[in-house]
Amino acid sequence: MPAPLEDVADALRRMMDLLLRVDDDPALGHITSELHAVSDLLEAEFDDERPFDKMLHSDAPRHDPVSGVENAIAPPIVVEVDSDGTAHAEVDFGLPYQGPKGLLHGGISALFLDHVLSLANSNNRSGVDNGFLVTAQLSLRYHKPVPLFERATVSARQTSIDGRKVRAAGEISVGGEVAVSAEGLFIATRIRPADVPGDKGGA
Ligand SMILES: CCCCCCCCCCCCCCCC(=O)SCCNC(=O)CCNC(=O)[C@H](O)C(C)(C)COP(=O)(O)OP(=O)(O)OC[C@H]1O[C@@H](n2cnc3c(N)ncnc32)[C@H](O)[C@@H]1OP(=O)(O)O
Repeated sequence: MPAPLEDVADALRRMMDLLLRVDDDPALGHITSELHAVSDLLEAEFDDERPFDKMLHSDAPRHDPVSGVENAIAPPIVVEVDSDGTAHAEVDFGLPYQGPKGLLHGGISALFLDHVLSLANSNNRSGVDNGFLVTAQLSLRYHKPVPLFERATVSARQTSIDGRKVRAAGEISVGGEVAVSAEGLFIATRIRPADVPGDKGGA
């Protein structure tokens, strides 16, 4: 029986991490051939070059680069939403997310904040037009570097709703101190989920 996609993605994460630890080595030629052989097997399994549909029809975010359990780029984080609407997740960023030595890449901070702000909004949509909520503006302030291999908390909360415009704010904290803070403006698109055949809601 084939391994579930989650397990395969997990194996891939392990490999990506290890590849960032090894130096150039003649053995890597063999590893490259092996990896291509595995990819050849996978390639034989799909016939759709752009399988967006798979993402659109999923019940949970399984393919995005932050929470997506089937996406090896994602750690993945598990976002929980409290009764007061605060969305939060814990994460230990590893080597694939490194920018400056030993520190988190600033663009990765933006990605994770965008995602968690977005989820804080999509879990509180009362009064918002029924379009997809997409990021229109994201403003970040980098207060302190985020060290790799330390527990970081990404959290966000909705701050206002004004017709199609929804705002949220959040932060990445380490050891109880805010390292990166963000404010985002999200706008409900004119296209509604009901206009997209088979869509289950999305962001
Ligand atoms: C059931 C579970 C399923 C799960 C399922 C998988 C889920 C998966 C995981 C989640 C995933 C996360 C995802 C992260 C969030 C993205 O990453 S979203 C992707 C990144 N963002 C985008 O691609 C957005 C691109 N931009 C656009 O599409 C359009 O510009 C927008 C934002 C929809 C606005 O266009 P528009 O509708 O034509 O806007 P328009 O009517 O001109 O303006 C409306 C109002 O907004 C203002 N406005 C428009 N744009 C801007 C702007 N950029 N700045 C300021 N104001 C603006 C206008 O001034 C206007 O204001 P008012 O005059 O009403 O006061």
